[in-house]
Amino acid sequence: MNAVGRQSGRPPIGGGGGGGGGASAVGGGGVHHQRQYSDYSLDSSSSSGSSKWLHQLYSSQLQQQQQQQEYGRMNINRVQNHPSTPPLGSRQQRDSLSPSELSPGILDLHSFDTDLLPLHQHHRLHHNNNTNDDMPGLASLDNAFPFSHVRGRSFDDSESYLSSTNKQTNRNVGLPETSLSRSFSVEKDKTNPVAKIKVVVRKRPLNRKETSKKEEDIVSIEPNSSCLTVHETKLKVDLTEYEERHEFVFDAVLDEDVSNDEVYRETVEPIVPTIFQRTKATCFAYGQTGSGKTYTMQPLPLTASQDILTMMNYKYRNQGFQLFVSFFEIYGGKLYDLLNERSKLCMREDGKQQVCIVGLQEYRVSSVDSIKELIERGNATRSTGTTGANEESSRSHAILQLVIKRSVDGSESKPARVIGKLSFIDLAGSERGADTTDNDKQTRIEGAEINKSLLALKECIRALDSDQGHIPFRGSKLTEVLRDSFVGDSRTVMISCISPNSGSCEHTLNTLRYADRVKSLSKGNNSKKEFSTASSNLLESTTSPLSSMLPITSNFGSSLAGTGSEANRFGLSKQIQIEVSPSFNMDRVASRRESDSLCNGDVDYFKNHRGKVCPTGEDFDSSEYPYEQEKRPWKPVKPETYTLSTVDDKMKCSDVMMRRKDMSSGVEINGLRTEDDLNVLLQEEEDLVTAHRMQVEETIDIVKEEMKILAEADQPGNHLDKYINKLNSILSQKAVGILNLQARLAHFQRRLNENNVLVSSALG
Ligand SMILES: Nc1ncnc2c1ncn2[C@@H]1O[C@H](COP(=O)(O)OP(=O)(O)OP(=O)(O)O)[C@@H](O)[C@H]1O
Repeated sequence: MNAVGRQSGRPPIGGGGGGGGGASAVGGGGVHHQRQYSDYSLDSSSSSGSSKWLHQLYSSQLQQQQQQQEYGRMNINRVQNHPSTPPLGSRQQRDSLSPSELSPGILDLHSFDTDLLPLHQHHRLHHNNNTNDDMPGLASLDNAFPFSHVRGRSFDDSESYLSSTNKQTNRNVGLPETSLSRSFSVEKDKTNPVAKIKVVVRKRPLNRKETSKKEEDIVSIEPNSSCLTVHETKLKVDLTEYEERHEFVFDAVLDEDVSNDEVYRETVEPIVPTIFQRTKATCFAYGQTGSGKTYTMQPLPLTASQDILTMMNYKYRNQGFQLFVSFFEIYGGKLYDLLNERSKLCMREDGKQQVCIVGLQEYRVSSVDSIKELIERGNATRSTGTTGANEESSRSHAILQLVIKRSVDGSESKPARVIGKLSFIDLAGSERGADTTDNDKQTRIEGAEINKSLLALKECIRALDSDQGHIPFRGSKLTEVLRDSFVGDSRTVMISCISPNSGSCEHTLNTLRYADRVKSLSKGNNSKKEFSTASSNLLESTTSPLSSMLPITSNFGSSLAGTGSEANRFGLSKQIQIEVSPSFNMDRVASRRESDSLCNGDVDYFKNHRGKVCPTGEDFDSSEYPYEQEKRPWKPVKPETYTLSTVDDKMKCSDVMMRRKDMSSGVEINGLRTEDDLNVLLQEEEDLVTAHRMQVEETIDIVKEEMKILAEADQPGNHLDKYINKLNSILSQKAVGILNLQARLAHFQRRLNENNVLVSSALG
């Protein structure tokens, strides 16, 4: 059904020879190519993602120039509505990306924080226009930086400060106020810092294909609210259609009319200043393939680097800050440098468990143009392929990092130390296992790998947010690489991208539940959100004892608020099943499982569990496993520790685990719910890989032994018969061993496949 095509590799942009190691590793000489397809009329005019994006950028520049002319002598460089690119006239000299400007080649992801630099001193900016040679329009920005640093205050609360600033100085009156300039002028409000985890949902418009198939837009967003409703059409056995409404509340919900600039302002802009304060910030997009992750993520780093450069050039002028860019992808569990012709990278952990990406090239940049060039180069080199849902799907996780460094004494001569980092991750599209059946083998393997890493990422976020001692960073390469972005003083923004068409309903709900899961465990959540998001997911618990959660399908339903009835295309009545949310000042509503606990007399439930822990102490997630697990009580399986020394031990270990899984078959998918189980699964995989490796080593030993005997036999005067007999007996013994090895290998392979299916299923 789906045209699953893996387009041929396109030579990496950027010149130079070598490289390509990564390409061969992914099979078939690499799968990277340009994006070539869009369902949108605007995009379809351009032939590639890069050019598409360039088109967006240049039109943004054009608009920006026009706005500049409009504003005339305005003293603000950046126009709020078009922050993607600075006005051409204000650009600095293009960076020359000579190798001499490269970093040593090893990104020490953990080097900072070990020896913190002293806080920078505030340098007052000059008032005189002429002193700001690079950006002449920014003379008045000195007024916008009344404080030495912005520690502890978010952009969100800049409004109030600005008014007082204006009162004091009367400088900005009458000028358009960019949120950036406002933010520069604020001191962090300790009571309202930038949220540690922020979850934003972005809905894309229906595309041409969906419109031509007359698909309905099933996602409605209340204007100026952070509420979103998914209208799911369901069919009863008697062909009566009814509608289930799933309501969600997130930190922000952005509809199809929201521009990329607005997305930036809502998501990344608030965290940009924090990276000057030794914070590691991460922004990632999550969602179904084709839901707009790349579309959303691609413009963000450029706009962010523009803001970073502005801060470096003005607020932190002459303080020795430097900006570095690196861009790599994780494909099939391996790392490739997107700015160095996809050369393969190694991840190493040092004695202090600090992760280093060996060979990753970092470019020091000082102009937006050079950053743009690097980003374009990296994007063009990314691995993409075609899935049923997206002609040009990102099949890798792409990670672009903007690293702020500073030389110890502010001088350029000494090596700079990392101060903060902003990582942008365009995650590969999440897929349901069921959707991958139409894909080719390679695409399915990619899908399983992608899903595994997404699950691991979620587990880490959950563990971090619930302050668990152990964070399962080793769950995947993705989480290993991102480890330092999550520990210590970190900020995470997750942008969940959703497709609005009815055909994507299940995906959309899965994405929203993933997002809800990430957010709902956040301690910073207010009760309104906790309640709303939690209750939103309870709709499928149709046996919920709360009347407000029951589907209203009776005849008198239409007289009740929130119900309706209309004819469907079969001429049968369509009933609408609505989830009516109780008032927000109530505590969150218990799921069926939780309410069972209430019925059982666990009166302290609400007090103790607040949506975090189920009565048995498990970390229960009704949203992700809405069906089966409600029927079967699930018992957590404790991970076992093994001391594996020999091949046999490893075999036994795997066998034990297999038996255990076999015995518990049927509940295994549910068993993936906790971190423990993820660990068991991952541990098993690790053991399988190790056992496999040992088998190979053993086979090599056999061959070596045979060679030795042959060499011995080849000596003059030796009785060849003796050696031939010896060789034969060894060979026949070893042949049995090899057959055994092969059988076990096949068994391992099956287990690995099963594991992948389990992980895919767990993701929905
Ligand atoms: N908000 C939006 N407005 C207009 N077009 C959009 C929007 N979001 C996505 N699109 C278009 O939808 C198509 C798919 O988007 P995109 O490639 O970003 O999806 P994706 O989630 O990155 O997919 P995958 O995970 O498969 O890489 C593209 O043609 C893109 O231009």
